[in-house]
Amino acid sequence: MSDASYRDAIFSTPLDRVARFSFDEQVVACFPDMIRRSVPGYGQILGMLGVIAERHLRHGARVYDLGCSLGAAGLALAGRLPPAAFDYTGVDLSPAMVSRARETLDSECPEHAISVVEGDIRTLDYRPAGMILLNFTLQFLPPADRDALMRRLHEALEPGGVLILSEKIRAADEQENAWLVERYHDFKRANGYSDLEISQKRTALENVLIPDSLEAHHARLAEAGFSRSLTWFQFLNFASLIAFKE
Ligand SMILES: C[S@@+](CC[C@H](N)C(=O)[O-])C[C@H]1O[C@@H](n2cnc3c(N)ncnc32)[C@H](O)[C@@H]1O
Ligand SMILES: O=C(O)C(=O)C[C@]1(C(=O)O)C=C[C@@H](O)C=C1
Repeated sequence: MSDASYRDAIFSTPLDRVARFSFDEQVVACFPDMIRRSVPGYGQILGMLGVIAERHLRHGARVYDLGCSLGAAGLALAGRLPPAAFDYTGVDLSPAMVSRARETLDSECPEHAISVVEGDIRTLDYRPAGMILLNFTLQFLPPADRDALMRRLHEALEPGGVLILSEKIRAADEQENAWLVERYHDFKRANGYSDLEISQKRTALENVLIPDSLEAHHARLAEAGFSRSLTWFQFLNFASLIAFKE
């Protein structure tokens, strides 16, 4: 991964006008650094995917990674599971992400069955899958599109299949939410981001990344048909849920 070491400095100088955040070439070039310094628990969540797959994934089943970015989840799974254990399909809307993901996965795990598709996860023609990953992707869809997607994913899962949903969350209680957001900004400062970077990124993400509450996520999963869901990880205002299809 030749460019993976670029440090995220996108919002480090004052911008006349902060544009809406998008997954363009500039973001792709520093994405591994950006996500590692911006998402509390990102590495821990990735590290558990293989462990969860070992318990829940039928041998040889398909894994969809929706909004796969650079394919970090595919790499994590391939690092733990043998090639015959799963068939990975990453999907992303950003052409820059897709081409870098293909390069990385082809060179890092040539033995595994891996493909990366450029497409919109809202309209993709899903094939049956044993595991579906949505790591920090649902939050970027317009809220009105989220229920229908979740119903389609429930339909695509095989009986016994699982969905992993990792998201930035909003606490239902205003005071609790304010505390979590303030400590999240402290977390970013501790990871080397300046106040200017934190505030310009916040502006860029406004109305682009729209977080739901944990309660709303669990209610949506139930409504989509999942018999059970639980929050298995939380670190400040970031969480990961698992939902089970009977
Ligand atoms: C925060 S990143 C996901 C990080 C990634 N899952 C990981 O673990 O490294 C969100 C990704 O979702 C993609 N995305 C957003 N909306 C999408 C859509 N409708 N269809 C497919 N991909 C989408 C973006 O291009 C971006 O790469
Ligand atoms: O920087 C933030 O405020 C974030 O919410 C982090 C976050 C995310 O959660 O998806 C936002 C954009 C980038 O894709 C990477 C991480």
